Amino acid sequence: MSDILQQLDQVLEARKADSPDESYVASLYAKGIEKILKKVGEEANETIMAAKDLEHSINIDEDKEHLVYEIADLWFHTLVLLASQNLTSADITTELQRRFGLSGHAEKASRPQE
Ligand SMILES: N=c1c2ncn([C@@H]3O[C@H](COP(=O)(O)OP(=O)(O)OP(=O)(O)O)[C@@H](O)[C@H]3O)c2ncn1[C@@H]1O[C@H](COP(=O)(O)O)[C@@H](O)[C@H]1O
Repeated sequence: MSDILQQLDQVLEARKADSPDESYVASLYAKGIEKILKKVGEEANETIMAAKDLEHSINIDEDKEHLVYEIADLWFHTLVLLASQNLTSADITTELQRRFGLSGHAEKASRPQE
């Protein structure tokens, strides 16, 4: 498991007791779930735009770096979302571990019908 994800989980939990004036994460918690969801949506959109830029890129290294940057923002804000719901990156890695080696088609067939 990635150390940095676990370290971030710990910082994000600790920020629940911190001041919004001193911490960006605490300011997101203070603004509430709607603000956190808005940030996740924005970062997802920015990821899509960066990926499209890379598709038509004339500067591949720079645009790859930009995509990595945007996905880091997206991962970070999804970690904040998880922490706000008292979940952690470990809940996600456990789920990915459960799916590991299972074909996507088989996994989808095993999902409860919506
Ligand atoms: N990894 C990150 C991280 N990635 C992105 N960001 C912030 O996410 C924001 C995204 O930028 P935007 O321009 O979309 O957002 P914004 O304009 O600041 O906010 P709004 O206008 O939407 O309110 C920026 O403020 C970034 O600094 C992060 N902020 C914090 N962390 C980690 O979280 C830890 C705790 O942060 P604090 O709570 O601020 O101490 C830090 O030590 C880092 O390890």
